[in-house]
Formats: sequence, C-alpha cells, structure tokens
Amino acid sequence: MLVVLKIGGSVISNKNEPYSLRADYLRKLGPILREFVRKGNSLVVIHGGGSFGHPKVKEILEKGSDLRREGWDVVNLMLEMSLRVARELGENFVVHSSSSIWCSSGPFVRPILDSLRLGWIPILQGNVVYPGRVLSGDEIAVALARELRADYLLFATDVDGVYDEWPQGKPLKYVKACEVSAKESDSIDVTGGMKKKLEEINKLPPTICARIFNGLVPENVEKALYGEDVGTLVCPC
Ligand SMILES: Nc1ncnc2c1ncn2[C@@H]1O[C@H](COP(=O)(O)OP(=O)(O)OP(=O)(O)O)[C@@H](O)[C@H]1O
Ligand SMILES: C=C(C)CCOP(=O)(O)O
Repeated sequence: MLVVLKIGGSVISNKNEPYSLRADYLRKLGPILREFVRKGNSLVVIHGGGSFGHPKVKEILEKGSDLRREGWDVVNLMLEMSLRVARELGENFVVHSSSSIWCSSGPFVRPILDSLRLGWIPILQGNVVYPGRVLSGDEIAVALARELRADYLLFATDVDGVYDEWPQGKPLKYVKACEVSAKESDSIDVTGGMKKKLEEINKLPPTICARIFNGLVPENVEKALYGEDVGTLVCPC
C-alpha cells in the first residue's frame, strides 16, 4: 500500500501564532506513521506552510517585494520547518526540498522513490519554486499521488472534513470536488484554504479519490491510513 499524506500547516502549527510548531502533537504522530511503514507500507508526507510559510510570504509581498527576489528566504525557512518536523517525528523521516524536485512539468520523483526503497519516509513541504511562485503542499500531494499511483491520498487538516457550507454547515461524508463551494482559510493563508484543496483534487484521474479529515486528533490519521471512513471522501468530477 502506498499512501500520500498531506499534513496541514494548521495541524502541525498554530496559524495564529507565527513560527509555532506543535512538537507534542508531532511526537505522538511519529510512531503511528512509523508503524504503518514497518508493516510493509510506503508513505510520503507533505506538510503545509502553517505559521511559517504563510506569514513569511505575506510579509514579503506586503513590503512591496516579490518572490523572484526574496523567495530564497521562504525556501530556507520552509526547510528549517521541515527539519524540525522530521526531528519531532523521529527515526526514518528524511527531508526533501520541494523546490529542488519541482520542474515545470511537475515533480521529479526519482529521489523520493529512492528514499521509499530504503524504507525511509520522505517529507516534502509547500514551498516557493522557480520562477518565484508559491507551490502549495496540496498541489504537491495531488501530483505525487498521481505520479506514484498512490492507493490513498489523505489530507489531514484542522476541520472535520469538507462542510456543505462554511462555517455554519456540517461536514459531508462524500462529495465531488466541483459540487461544493468551499472558501479560503480563516487564518493567514496565501494559498487558498479548502477551496484550493478541492481545485487540486479535481485534477486527479477518475481512479483516485482523496480523504479530508481532522488531523488534530492523531487517531484519525491512523484510521485514515488503514482505510477507515473518517472525514470526507472527495472524488474528482
Ligand atoms: N467548506 C469548507 N469546509 C471546511 N473548511 C473550509 C471550508 N471553506 C473554507 N474552509 C477553511 O479552510 C481551512 C482549511 O484549509 P487550510 O489551507 O487552512 O488547511 P491546511 O492545509 O490544514 O493548512 P496549510 O495551508 O497551512 O497547510 C479550514 O480551517 C476553514 O477555515
Ligand atoms: C506558504 C508556503 C510557503 C507554502 C504553502 O503550502 P500550503 O500550506 O500547503 O498551501
């Protein structure tokens, strides 16, 4: 079984407090992910910008600069975030730079496959890529799920799934990506929140669906990894 898991920045950091990593959460999550791989499965983890990437990009744009000039600062910050995430998750996790594997045609997957062959767990991150644009972890997750022919594509985020109406509605069990009108995130966010996730999921081939669920509860991540019904199953239209 090969699973691509995008862990939202809203899960591993507090998006309302700059540069805040949820270390305790990651220490609980590490053994769950490791055990999944120990059982003979393959796992690729992508994390979002959370309270690191999003405020940094906003700061650069608000002072009138742009990511062609100052994107390097975001790249290095996101790699620092990934290294901290990897350290808290523990053994076997290895950081790959999304900026280094992303080509104009999509991801160059060879280095990721090599890590998987060694039984390691690659970590990538939403980041700035050439020629100076923000590449969301959501886009990376969808592209990798397609390229690696993943069995499951999972999005752990800070809400119980896709709501029929945000915020006053309720989470849906199943939805087609083009049949619900999602909005952006309520926190500082430069990539488009749930709306962006659904747009990206809609680019999947018809054979792959994605699951969006509340990853703040580590047990939910475990359930989703083993194919249990948590959150919302989202299929392309
Ligand atoms: N219909 C909807 N259902 C659920 N959440 C929605 C909906 N519309 C908008 N949202 C917002 O989208 C947010 C989730 O997207 P967001 O991009 O913040 O998550 P993430 O991927 O976990 O974080 P990051 O972008 O930092 O990786 C929710 O917290 C909520 O504020
Ligand atoms: C803001 C940056 C640098 C990455 C955004 O990735 P996302 O949080 O997955 O959308």
